[in-house]
Amino acid sequence: EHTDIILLGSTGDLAQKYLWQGFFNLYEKHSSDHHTFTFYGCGRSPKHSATEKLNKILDKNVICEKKNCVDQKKKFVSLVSYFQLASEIDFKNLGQLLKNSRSVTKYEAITVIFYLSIPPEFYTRTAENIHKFCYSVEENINFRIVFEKPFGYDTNSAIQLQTNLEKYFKEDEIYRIDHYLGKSVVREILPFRFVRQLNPEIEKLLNNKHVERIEVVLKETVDCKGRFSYYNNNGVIRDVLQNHLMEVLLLVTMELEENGVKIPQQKQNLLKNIETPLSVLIGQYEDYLDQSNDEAPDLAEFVPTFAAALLSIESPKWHGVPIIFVSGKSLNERTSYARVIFKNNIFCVSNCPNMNQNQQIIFHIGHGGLPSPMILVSKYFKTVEFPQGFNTEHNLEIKKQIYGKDFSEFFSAVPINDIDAYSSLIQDAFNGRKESFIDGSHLVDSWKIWEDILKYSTERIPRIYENGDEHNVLDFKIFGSSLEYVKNIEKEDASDSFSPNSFLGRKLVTAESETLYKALATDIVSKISQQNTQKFHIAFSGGKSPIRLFQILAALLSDVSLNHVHIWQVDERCVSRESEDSNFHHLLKNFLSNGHISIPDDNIHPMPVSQIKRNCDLESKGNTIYEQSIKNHIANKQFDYIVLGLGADGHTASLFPNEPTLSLKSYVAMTWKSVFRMTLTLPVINRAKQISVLVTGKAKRKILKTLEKSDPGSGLPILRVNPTDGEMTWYIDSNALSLTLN
Ligand SMILES: O=C1O[C@H](COP(=O)(O)O)[C@@H](O)[C@H](O)[C@H]1O
Repeated sequence: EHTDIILLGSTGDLAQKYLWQGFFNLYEKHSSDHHTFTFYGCGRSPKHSATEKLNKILDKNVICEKKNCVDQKKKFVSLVSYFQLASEIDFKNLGQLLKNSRSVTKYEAITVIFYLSIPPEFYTRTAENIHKFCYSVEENINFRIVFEKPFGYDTNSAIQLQTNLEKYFKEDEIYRIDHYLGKSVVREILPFRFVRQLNPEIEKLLNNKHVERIEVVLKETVDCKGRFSYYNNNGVIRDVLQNHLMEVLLLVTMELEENGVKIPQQKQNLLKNIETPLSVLIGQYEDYLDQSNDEAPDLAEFVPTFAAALLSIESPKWHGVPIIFVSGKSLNERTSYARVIFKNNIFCVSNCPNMNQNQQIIFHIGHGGLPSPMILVSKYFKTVEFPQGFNTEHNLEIKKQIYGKDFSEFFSAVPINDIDAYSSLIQDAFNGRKESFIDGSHLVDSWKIWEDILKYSTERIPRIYENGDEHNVLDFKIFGSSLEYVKNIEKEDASDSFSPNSFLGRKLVTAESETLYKALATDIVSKISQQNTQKFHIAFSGGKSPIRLFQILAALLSDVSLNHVHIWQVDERCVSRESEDSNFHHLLKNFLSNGHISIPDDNIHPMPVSQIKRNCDLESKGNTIYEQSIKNHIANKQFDYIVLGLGADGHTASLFPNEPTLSLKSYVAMTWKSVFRMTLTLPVINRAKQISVLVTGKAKRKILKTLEKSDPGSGLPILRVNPTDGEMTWYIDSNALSLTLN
């Protein structure tokens, strides 16, 4: 028998840290006269330089753990060669090479494992090339393709990826890695539950009659350095909650294989019963924006590096049991575990050593100050049986309290061989043990659970926490079906810190973002009602900041008569209305299309950017049309209210620093910044009765500082906003402002 292992991304981070060691462990365990191996390290770099790098990795990072394995390592290294895979021709040559080597020796069975440790955007194209040039349907060949998460970015992209892969490979050839499924304790959750003939008491208690709550936690001390381009697009919910924590939860709560229903099916049944989280809290460690080096600051300020979610399983067995997921970077400790906390409703009258103590089962996956992964069970249970690979005679002495108790109050067992997750999964891929991998059929269901939350988190500014969360601002409580932070930062800010009431000589309103949005919305609503039935013309800016404002306005103005209100736009990108980049799209989605908002259609004035021939076709003179519309509808060309934003470069509306649009006399202009845009100009903005500038998030702190030091002639557009007769108010949230004042 023979195995070819082809690793794509062979000099990358993961390969260096875990994969080559895993392949060596596999080789050590299985190589013999009857089983041979060849390893190809592949990558886009040319052979010469990459071979040198690869050799260094093998030399330094592949560790000989057993005695006398030096010779084994030498043999292993001699079986590894580098192969450049940068073009279709390279894949063709690799296919040919694999074929030729098979024709030299006749093997009874051949296993071909392609391991893709490459960015997910290359999955489909690579899969296509592998299938085209390196795939073989010969009977004695077992083909496997191994992928790393992320498997998609949301439900649609997961479906798309799945559809693409299915074009080339059968489901039983695809091995999707979630490395948490390779962790020694996670691998033993099901075996631990399977020994239920031996632990009948425990398995009987795993339901809503007895369980108070379940927690699945992965806390880290590391931050996101070196990973911003990945992290900015993902955040902790996609990175950890959707996959690692969910997989662990499934193992703890799924039905066991029974009456012929196999594990993957049981998992899928359970997934279908897991609801969208009832509540989610998000946070971001304070250095995130600085570290991300201003890479896409508008996006970065919305990225959660901490999340806590409250989930529920709507099955007869689990209904009503709160399930809490917690994960975050830059926290005070590194630990991961799943624990089941049992209800304690026994009133003990005499001799009560366990009074008020909840019993627990803890799957301690790693770190957290314990010397080893382990399974812990409260001694309330008379006896506990642990799975075969676990050792109860470990003689570990742990003096401090763990999980709120003395170590001696638990039965505990540690894995006999604590093998690294990747090594275990590489062995499983080799052995065709598919149950250690993510099943294609349940991927889509697990993404669906997070769909609404992912949308929610793109519109909320996360709570900022210090590295290590020294002041416990992330502590939260379960309050019915919601999670709430224990500390109210806003109150603290008010009492602890200087709270100014003006900025650049204009009125300033400042608060935590949610309160700030409410304050601005309330001001708008009060101005609308003051106007009585007289026409009220309001223009809104685009971008992400106003989205939450729109939602609050929709709630406050629901079922209120708004026949006198006219809605205008401050600026718009030349894209279609369906695009997420369209400002009108967000205005419509979050405010106007709410069934309880009754503004007549004729009062809604979207900027005419979608013209017949193409968006913002210059011949169609959309800007002139809009200007004319303003002149026709608005007495004295004076808006009653304009909501502006502030860009990290000092732009406001779509007026950018030092651009000719700043000195235009017309009211509406076309301009270009990554795309064509239409914008109101300073002459009309400065005529408004009220201008409110909304500034939220830490990403704006630098520009706020700059504004304090600059003079109006500096070419920064926001400094040219200066209403002639009207009022101007700054609405700046505490994230942006507190840092400005420090
Ligand atoms: O997949 C991931 O997991 C790691 C945490 O894994 P662990 O084995 O160190 O517990 C996490 O740091 C990373 O962001 C995520 O992509």
